[in-house]
Amino acid sequence: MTLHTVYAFPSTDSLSEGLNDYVERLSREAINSHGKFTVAVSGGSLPKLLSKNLASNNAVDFSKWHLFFADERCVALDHADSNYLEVKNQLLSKLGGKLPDANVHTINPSLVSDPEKSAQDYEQQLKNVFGSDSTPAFDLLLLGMGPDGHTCSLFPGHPLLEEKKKWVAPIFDSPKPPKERITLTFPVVNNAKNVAFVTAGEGKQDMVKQIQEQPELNLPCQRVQPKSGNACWFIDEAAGKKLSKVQKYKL
Ligand SMILES: O=C1O[C@H](COP(=O)(O)O)[C@@H](O)[C@H](O)[C@H]1O
Repeated sequence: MTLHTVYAFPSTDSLSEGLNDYVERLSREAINSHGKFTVAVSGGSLPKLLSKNLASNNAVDFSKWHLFFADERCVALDHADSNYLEVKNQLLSKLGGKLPDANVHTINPSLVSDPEKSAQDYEQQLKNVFGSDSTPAFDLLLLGMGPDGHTCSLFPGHPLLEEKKKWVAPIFDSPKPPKERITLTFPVVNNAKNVAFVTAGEGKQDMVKQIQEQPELNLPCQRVQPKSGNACWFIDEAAGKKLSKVQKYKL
């Protein structure tokens, strides 16, 4: 297992500032090289940390973004559990329409009662943007980390960790509610050009330490090993308190 670089920040505000700089740079590089920026984001605590500085960053050309969800709960888009709703409330609603609705790739709301079909439909949405010939290579995945070491909706010990063919898979028995979800799978996650985990707070410090210092656990976050991309962590001081080795992010 290759160890991920960990950038630790003294506060959640400075974490958001560093993350803003990182996303701005990757967005600019991707748009310069191939005209668009493909990014998938997690739900949970991440959208708030992301939006703090990014929402008002006029140097980012959101009109060229294609925004996907790293995982989604099978609920209506206006349901309190929806990852989309959190991203909408924290980020999209603050962009004044700069990111076109057509480029925000939500799950199909008419399929939420059928996770299997919902996952197939979402995989087709990926094909529409990336083409169907080869595994999508996202410019950036912004991922959260659950206190059990899960990421996306890929949970420790779950058979979905071994999925090799599907790009998007349904899950019917998520240990964290709601049970029914869809998620990007490891073939897609590990084909990304860049992956950044974003996590903060004391509640995450034990798991952050285990992930960095006990590779033998083979937890979902540790299995994120992009084949030819980079993986790093943006954490605050509280989440990194038990780590012996962190790096300073240079703005
Ligand atoms: O259920 C989920 O949890 C994870 C972690 O969330 P957090 O609130 O502990 O940051 C999140 O990354 C994922 O997208 C979400 O569906």
